[in-house]
Amino acid sequence: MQVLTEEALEFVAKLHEAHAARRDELLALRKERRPLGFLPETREVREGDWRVAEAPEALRDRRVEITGPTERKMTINALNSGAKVWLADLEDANTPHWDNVVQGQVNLYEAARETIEHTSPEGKEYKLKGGPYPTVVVRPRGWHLDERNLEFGGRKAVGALVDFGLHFFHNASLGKPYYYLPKMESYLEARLWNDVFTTAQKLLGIPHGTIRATVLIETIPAAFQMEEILYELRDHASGLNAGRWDYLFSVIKYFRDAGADYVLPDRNSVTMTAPFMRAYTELLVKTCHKRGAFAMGGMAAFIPNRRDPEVTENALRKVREDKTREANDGFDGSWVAHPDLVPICREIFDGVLGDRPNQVDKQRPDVSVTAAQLLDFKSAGGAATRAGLEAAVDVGVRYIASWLGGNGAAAIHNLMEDAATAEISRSQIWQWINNEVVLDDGTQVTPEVVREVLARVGGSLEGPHVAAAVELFEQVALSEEFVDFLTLPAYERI
Ligand SMILES: CC(=O)SCCNC(=O)CCNC(=O)[C@H](O)C(C)(C)COP(=O)(O)OP(=O)(O)OC[C@H]1O[C@@H](n2cnc3c(N)ncnc32)[C@H](O)[C@@H]1OP(=O)(O)O
Ligand SMILES: O=CC(=O)O
Ligand SMILES: [Mg+2]
Repeated sequence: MQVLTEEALEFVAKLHEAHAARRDELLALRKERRPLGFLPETREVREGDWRVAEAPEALRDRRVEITGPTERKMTINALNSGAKVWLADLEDANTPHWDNVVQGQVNLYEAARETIEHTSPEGKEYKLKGGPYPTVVVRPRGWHLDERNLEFGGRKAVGALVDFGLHFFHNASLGKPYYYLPKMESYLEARLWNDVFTTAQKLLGIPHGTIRATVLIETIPAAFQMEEILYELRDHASGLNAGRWDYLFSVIKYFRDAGADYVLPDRNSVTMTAPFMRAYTELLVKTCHKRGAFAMGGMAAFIPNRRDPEVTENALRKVREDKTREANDGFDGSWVAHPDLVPICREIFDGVLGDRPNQVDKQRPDVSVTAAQLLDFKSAGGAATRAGLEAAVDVGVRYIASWLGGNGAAAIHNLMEDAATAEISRSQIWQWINNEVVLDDGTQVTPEVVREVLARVGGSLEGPHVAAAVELFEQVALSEEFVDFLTLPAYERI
């Protein structure tokens, strides 16, 4: 199968011609880091009476969504997983090696036509085992990443437009062009996606509104613009998702140099029950249901291990807790990272939904979230500890090594790690250093302290990418100027 056909590239070129310049302007706006709050200029949107387009049949029941990269074997495993939706990930869980980008599109093409098969190097045969299969929802790269292997109009391609454009061009005629949109920071970025969708549908003669998009609310500025984001995309929107890991990263990034009140403690001590995280998820459910959109839960990072029952039992317990809270809060479904977690998520949402496909009718008039609650990071409690620092370095280096090797998602110490979780590890260290945080053992976090841990971690690991991962980690955790995304310098090395 050829995905880089002349016609497909011409289509992606047209998307660039119409929209790439605006993408550059919007990225530049991000740099301003304006004071956060609900926007006065969009009050009418928040107070207006409107709803998003009705969900198509294939997206009405999303009680369990499995996420994962578009690698061939995992594509088949995801389709066979019994989930209602597969989030086919070209983003947090994917290293955008050109091979992954192109082969991922081939796998998606064959997945859409239910023809995909695979034989592993060990000779194991993978086949689709008979439907119904999950609805495929593709997550293109965020606006920030370029795709240097293609050029349009004398400029590097925009990763998001390449991922979306190739997928849409090859698969839209099958009737289910559905997407997850990551890492947006404003309703203007949502407007740009809406414009891209409008152009794409026009170019291929596909009816306006055929595309459906679920937007990840995973940056702190976007938390103040949930209504506006849905409004911009209302002809194409089917929901919002609470992307907790990037959300935490964004909180750290936005307030990285704002002083002690904004410093987050160890990553693992900030849970979804921290009051500022509850404010965010409660507001998300309320907003979605008010507008007829789906509220989708996020990723509990605990991963089962088929060779270790104790690890599996712990993962199932943690995931049960997480999904139970989400289902009771009104979420319409949620994410799992592994096929063995599909049954538990389904069971919990079955218990709350009963015969209904979703609970979009559940309104939350009891919820009223203020800007102060969203920004009350002190409410997280918890401490910055020596163990937390060591874990952040260890996980960060291991993950970056995996990413450089082409695996954008990895199980590390029984947790799912991806670009979002690794961003927390390195940005947390940057924040601790720049706010002179003192750990529980009395050590102040300085570049020297971190370098000492980094040398120890690097020395204890083996593998072709460890040295580069150590260098990169140092760059993204210790540089004077904060690096916006670790994947930007990492991309230079692949
Ligand atoms: C913050 C966010 O954005 S979350 C969303 C992005 N992150 C992700 O999507 C991560 C998704 N999960 C994964 O990639 C994987 O589960 C990992 C890397 C965490 C662990 O993978 P592994 O180490 O292969 O796990 P494990 O060995 O237990 O896998 C058992 C089987 O399940 C398959 N499997 C595991 N996870 C998945 C998945 N998410 N999708 C499809 N198949 C999967 C494996 O391919 C393997 O198949 P096999 O028996 O045919 O060889
Ligand atoms: O993409 C999801 C997240 O939690 O980040
Ligand atoms: Mg994310």
